Amino acid sequence: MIEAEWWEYDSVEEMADAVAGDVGFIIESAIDARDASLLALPGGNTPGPIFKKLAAQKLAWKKVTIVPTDERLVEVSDERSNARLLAQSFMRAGARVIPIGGENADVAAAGNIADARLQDLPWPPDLVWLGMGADGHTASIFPGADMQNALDAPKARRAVGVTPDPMPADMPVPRVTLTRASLLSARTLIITITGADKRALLEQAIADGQSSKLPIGRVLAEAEQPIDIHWAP
Ligand SMILES: O=C1O[C@H](COP(=O)(O)O)[C@@H](O)[C@H](O)[C@H]1O
Repeated sequence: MIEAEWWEYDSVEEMADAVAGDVGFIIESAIDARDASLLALPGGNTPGPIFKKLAAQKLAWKKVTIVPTDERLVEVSDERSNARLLAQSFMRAGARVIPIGGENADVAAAGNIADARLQDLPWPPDLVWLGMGADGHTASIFPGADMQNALDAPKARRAVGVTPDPMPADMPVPRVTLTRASLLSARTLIITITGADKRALLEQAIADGQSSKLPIGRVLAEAEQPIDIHWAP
């Protein structure tokens, strides 16, 4: 049974203030407890304003390591790269950003490389922060043939390669993604979404649980930790 708490805001700005505050607290607590903090953060458009407010906080950023929850198989310098957004947002503050993608024609090999890079990090992440696309994908777990690979990967596996099917029209590139098991290994799990349509979709996916056809529903159905869902119109 998913234990989800919804946090509703009047505006994206208000959501950004609240989520940046929460994530800042998670980072500080992790550094107090373990002298380091590991975060897995999403790409897309929703987190941008939150990243700005978070990066402006005075934290021991040199002790913070950030990985993307997922990545497109493009160079890190490409504007479609999630690692690029993370680097632009947090490297000036002093955080270490570890890319998990890069241009690679072989999707399975790219998944192995991403997995190996994540295996080198002290696991689990203090935070996995998820977004959700309008089609119900989360991280880069998309509806389609590869969905089950990302959902069923063994616990020890941290990332896999995926070819979304159908490819999203705006960015038709293969990807790598953290597996369901690695996403759900997080000490804390949050979701940020905007808009009435995504809210209705997520509510339905949660209600459907294991029988959901949407990746977000299938991922959350196995979460053992409580999930904070932040929503703004
Ligand atoms: O493709 C992606 O999209 C999702 C959702 O992005 P949003 O712009 O609709 O918030 C994102 O969470 C994921 O990391 C990204 O690669």
